[in-house]
Amino acid sequence: MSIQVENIRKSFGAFTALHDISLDVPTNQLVGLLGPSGSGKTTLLRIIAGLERADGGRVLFNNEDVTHLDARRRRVGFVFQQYALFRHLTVADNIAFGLRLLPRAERPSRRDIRDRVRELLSLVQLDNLAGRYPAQLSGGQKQRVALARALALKPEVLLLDEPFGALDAKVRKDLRRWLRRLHEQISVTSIFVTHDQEEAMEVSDKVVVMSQGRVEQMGSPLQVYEQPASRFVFDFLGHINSLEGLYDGHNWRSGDAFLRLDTQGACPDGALTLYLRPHEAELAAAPTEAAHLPVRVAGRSVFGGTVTVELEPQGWGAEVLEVELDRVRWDALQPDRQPALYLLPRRLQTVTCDGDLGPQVAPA
Ligand SMILES: Nc1ncnc2c1ncn2[C@@H]1O[C@H](COP(=O)(O)OP(=O)(O)OP(=O)(O)O)[C@@H](O)[C@H]1O
Repeated sequence: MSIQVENIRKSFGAFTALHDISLDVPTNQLVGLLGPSGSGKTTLLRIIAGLERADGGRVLFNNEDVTHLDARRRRVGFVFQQYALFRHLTVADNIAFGLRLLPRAERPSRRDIRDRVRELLSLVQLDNLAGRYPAQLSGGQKQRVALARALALKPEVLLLDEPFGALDAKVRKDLRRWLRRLHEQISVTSIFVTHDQEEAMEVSDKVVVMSQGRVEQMGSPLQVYEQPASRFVFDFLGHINSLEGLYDGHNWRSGDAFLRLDTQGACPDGALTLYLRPHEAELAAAPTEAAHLPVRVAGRSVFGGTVTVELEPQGWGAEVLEVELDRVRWDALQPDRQPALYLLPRRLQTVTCDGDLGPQVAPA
């Protein structure tokens, strides 16, 4: 089932929560709605579900207009952050609940319901817990029950609102991998809301980045990360170091530091900000002809094969910079024995004085 959202608008009193949102979700894709708190993700999801009315625009399922169709008749499965399981029902009865409520003509036989519940329990890997009550489950298990319950009526559209929001980091990580695999096993078109960049990037086929009720960019996780459409998208997807300086057409300078950059005429002379992602730099014992950025190590933390290093610029810049270095290369550099260290960016994103993104550049 494909989903099209066309020019959806929604206001709450004088406040516009959604400005003219359009997006296409192809059949069986898993799309992540990503954005900061208040950007309109939940409102959009609720409009797609039919739980909220839009002020304008249309929602189409398989090219059929469902804008005015009641939520129950849209046949969507819904999973919220809060599990909302029935406390007095066992896991199996929670999953069977929607099937048992169907009108007699549509309701499967008791045996078929039992088989369907068994099938769903196996899908969400909870075969052994059918007889437990929600209070006897962990948060991650409860959320898998909620998902099984949402899938019981074989929806073609699954909408998930921060489904792993209330869980701790490790469980979240396991569950999102599990959701990705599950999505490959079943035929369903899913939209899930998250404000967690890593989650959206890891799980989604496509990411929709939202800000202040608008879509900033829609694309594959790699596209939005590598080719951000706006400064907001660049800022929002992961940590950045911001280097402020002046550009003269050849060199970017800040105090004692410089970078030789060819912006191919795209950046005028004057103030030029450079964004540097933590993983797009090296540290060296000597500067190069194209990069002279003296730094001092102010802190470090080792996690697996990566060392995250805090660097204080020496004689330029004010802010502490954060870079992520390969641990083997870091050890080989023997940073504590070096009289001076230099940052060598591999790739930088230019931000022009009017705040737009310019070209990506490398010192050369
Ligand atoms: N029923 C309502 N009445 C008034 N304002 C509302 C209502 N629902 C949402 N809003 C406002 O609309 C904006 C978008 O809210 P929404 O819940 O869609 O954002 P969100 O991106 O899902 O945020 P979060 O990640 O915090 O859940 C917010 O400013 C919110 O305060």
